[in-house]
Amino acid sequence: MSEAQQGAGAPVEDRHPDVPAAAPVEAVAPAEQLAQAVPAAPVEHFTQAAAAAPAEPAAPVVTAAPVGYAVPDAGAFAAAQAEAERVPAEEPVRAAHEPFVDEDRDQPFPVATTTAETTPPAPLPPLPEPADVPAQRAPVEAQDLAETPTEHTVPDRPVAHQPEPVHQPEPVHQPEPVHQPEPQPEPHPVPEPEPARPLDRLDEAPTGFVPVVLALGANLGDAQQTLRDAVTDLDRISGLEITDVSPLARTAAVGGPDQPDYLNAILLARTTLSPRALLHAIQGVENVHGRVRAERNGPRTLDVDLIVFGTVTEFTEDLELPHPRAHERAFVLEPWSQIAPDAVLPGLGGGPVATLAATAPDRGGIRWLALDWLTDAEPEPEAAPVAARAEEAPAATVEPARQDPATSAASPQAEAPAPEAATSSTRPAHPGEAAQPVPHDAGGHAPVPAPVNPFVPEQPPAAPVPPSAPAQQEQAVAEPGPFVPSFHPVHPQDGQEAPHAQVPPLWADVSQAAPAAEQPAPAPQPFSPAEQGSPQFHPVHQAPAGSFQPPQAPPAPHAPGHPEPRSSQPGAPSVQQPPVTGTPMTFPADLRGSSS
Ligand SMILES: Nc1ncnc2c1ncn2[C@@H]1O[C@H](COP(=O)(O)OP(=O)(O)OP(=O)(O)O)[C@@H](O)[C@H]1O
Ligand SMILES: Nc1nc2c(c(=O)[nH]1)N=C(CO)CN2
Repeated sequence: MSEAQQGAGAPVEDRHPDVPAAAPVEAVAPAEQLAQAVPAAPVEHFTQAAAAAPAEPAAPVVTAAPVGYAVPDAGAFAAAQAEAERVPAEEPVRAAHEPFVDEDRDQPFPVATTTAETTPPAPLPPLPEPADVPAQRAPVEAQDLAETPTEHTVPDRPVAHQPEPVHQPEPVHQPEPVHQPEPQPEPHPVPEPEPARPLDRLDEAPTGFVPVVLALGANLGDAQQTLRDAVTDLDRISGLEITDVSPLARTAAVGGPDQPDYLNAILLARTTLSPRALLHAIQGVENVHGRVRAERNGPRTLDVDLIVFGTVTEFTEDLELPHPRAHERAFVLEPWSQIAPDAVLPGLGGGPVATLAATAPDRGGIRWLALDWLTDAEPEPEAAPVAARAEEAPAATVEPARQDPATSAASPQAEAPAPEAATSSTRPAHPGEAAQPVPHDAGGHAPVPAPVNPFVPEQPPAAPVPPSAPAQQEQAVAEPGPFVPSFHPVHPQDGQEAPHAQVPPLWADVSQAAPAAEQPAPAPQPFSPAEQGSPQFHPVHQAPAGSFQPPQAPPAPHAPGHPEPRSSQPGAPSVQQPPVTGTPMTFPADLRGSSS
């Protein structure tokens, strides 16, 4: 016990008889603490502090002028004031007091007599050092205080209880008047800032444009519209320019909980951002579209993954390049190979994208691709849907797209409900527009007739696609002509004329498509949302006029789960297709020069 604490047991004669011995003792703080907590101040200051205390004053104390706040009415206050004035200002009240080191025990001192506080006062919060208090502020505040009743000197009246200000130091010993600051609220715990992460290679911005591949996915809300908007938003990122957009794939969800099918697409782009800056930028776009990171592989309004950044291979806590699961995801590889048939995924597990797509476990879950999904016109209610049929499901290398077993065989439209179709059969095509009944195709989207494809303005008629007998479909799938894209419609509606080979419909089954590597490298056409108002993808899958050769021979049997043979078809140039080797990753060469 410190000396001050020992001294707290003041002589009884120094106390008012009503004051229990323990109360003031407990209320007394060590002198050193008081000296620090309560800077030197004249009594007037402390009476102000006492008046601000929440305790109820005891009736006898009300006569003390300093507690005019507590006087119930004007008459009582006047009486109290008169009483106070009767007492010589210099005459101190006698009270218990913990002597300071430089005081005598019986030394008189002025006190503020205010309340009948019986509960121990709350401990004073730590205060700034007196040196921190601007000295020039004291007179101003003292003047303020002088305008209050607290300027009255303390009367010599019996004190029922010793309030906290009793223990304030005497001004004579600490003549510098410093106002006591208001008690500070309990400080809230401030979360520790994350330690600065050391910069690494992924923070380095390239000196020039670097080609990148982004993967988009969505299976909540109006997924197609979200993906459209995301393309626009991504292209608006300073330092990122989209150069190509893949067709849109409808894919069975891979991993995670039971959830709706996804719509997936791939963007080719180029950037001057560092890999990590790009990651943060695309995460910003995810957030704008309401992305909630609730669970791994869970459903989401929008997912944007950075698949490759040039040929960078790097593994860090927050960013891995290439994307660690890209090599096994057909929902990434297949759309990617559509627009970059010769692309090669670098790194461990990498290889030619088309080959990886052909063997990816979820390949069978890719069911539809839409060509002009960024620009397709408003669906026409009377438009005939481009149907998929249950029997056209892939030759099931692995798991097919999730189907409703009750309806899949009976109705193409019901085969694989689109995310939005699961909840509503009407949807506004654009935010703010009134919802219209929309006849969905199997992909959940109203079809757009082939001629609306804006990328095929003038094409000579092409050889018709074989009828839709299953055997012929199989043949067509296995043996596409040299320029038929892998998502070429091989399943025209019964009774409908097949679309031109060069004009794929909006949706087409790719589940049995041949590897896309047979396609010629696309003539790159820069994506330019600025001039189009809305982004478009490029018709990189359009065959040159007249180049389509219908299949003439049945396909060679091949083992399920393995890539179909490139071609056994006489005359098909695909037989000359070079073996799959680790050719460098290629990207469109005519990347835009102007920044978006
Ligand atoms: N190449 C990458 N692209 C995107 N995110 C990455 C990449 N590498 C690491 N990450 C990290 O992964 C974290 C989780 O990403 P996200 O929420 O998109 O995962 P997910 O979509 O559920 O699963 P998956 O990554 O398999 O697609 C991100 O916060 C990010 O830091
Ligand atoms: N079909 C499909 N499945 C997924 C996808 C996705 O985009 N498409 N994204 C996931 C997490 O990123 C998990 N599973």
